[in-house]
Amino acid sequence: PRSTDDFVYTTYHNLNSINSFMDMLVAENSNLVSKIVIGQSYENRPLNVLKFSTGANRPGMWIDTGIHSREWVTQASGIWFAKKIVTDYGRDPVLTDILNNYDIFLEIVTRPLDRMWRKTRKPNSGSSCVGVDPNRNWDAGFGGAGSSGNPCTQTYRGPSAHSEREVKAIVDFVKSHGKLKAFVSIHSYSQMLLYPYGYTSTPAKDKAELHELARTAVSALQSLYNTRYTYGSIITTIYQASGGTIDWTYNQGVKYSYTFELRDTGRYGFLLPADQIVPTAEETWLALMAIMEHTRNN
Ligand SMILES: O=C(O)[C@H](Cc1ccccc1)CC(O)(O)C[N+](=O)[O-]
Ligand SMILES: [Zn+2]
Repeated sequence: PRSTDDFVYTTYHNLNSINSFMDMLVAENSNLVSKIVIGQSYENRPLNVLKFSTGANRPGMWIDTGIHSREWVTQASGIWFAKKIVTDYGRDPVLTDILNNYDIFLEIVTRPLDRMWRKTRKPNSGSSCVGVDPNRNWDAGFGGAGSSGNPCTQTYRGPSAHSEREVKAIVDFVKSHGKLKAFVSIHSYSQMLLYPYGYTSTPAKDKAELHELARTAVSALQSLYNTRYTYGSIITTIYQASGGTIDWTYNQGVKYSYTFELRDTGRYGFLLPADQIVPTAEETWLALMAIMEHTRNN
């Protein structure tokens, strides 16, 4: 494709295609978008983050997709979100107001064509099994119930908190930025909107507000195609999970920390047909806008 206008949003793309999309988007919208590198993956690939900004020293909102490489609809949605932001800035009054006051950081984790792989690709010393679950490697209840110490399991937590370069890069970014007000990590599948905590049944101090905002976001999502989501804390809604991303960001003081589990509820699972990419991205965007608008207003 010559531009992001004729990029095909209705199909899944490989590493090179996603990277060229990002470069085209930046080139076409240099006044609004830049690409920053926050670190390297285990295979020394740059961890690219798209920064949408209209001014200096602004507070920020973070969105990541594709942390689990097999959750392809999330990276595909991230591409659509990026195009939506540049399309709506200056046209949609709510998004324009958000971007006139906040930066948006979007990490579309580009992965080699992993179809059913979940973990990182780093070999584990002393084991023939590869990879650490990046959603168990964070220093939040690290090592507790809801993660595994066995390198051959899908939820292997790693040898220590933040041992994975993909995780450490985000940890360092969150700490150095210091003014992130929202952090949304997008996974698939189950059709859920989750807030902290996963490692403990102790309610988050902001639970009432997080629950109310989740309700608003889910009803906005459902308004488009009537896709039904459940919502609540991680531990009460999906299962106990320790060392998860948003438990750490919430404990860092990023109040509006959420994880999405996108379509579907198991019929196709990770192998969601490509014709559901755009409808999934469109409905999810309505929920993201609700979260970003609330963040802007509080
Ligand atoms: O187990 C996971 O890391 C997520 C559920 C989750 C979501 C947020 C914090 C902790 C766990 C489920 C998924 O997105 O990985 C789908 N799956 O089980 O493969
Ligand atoms: Zn996941």
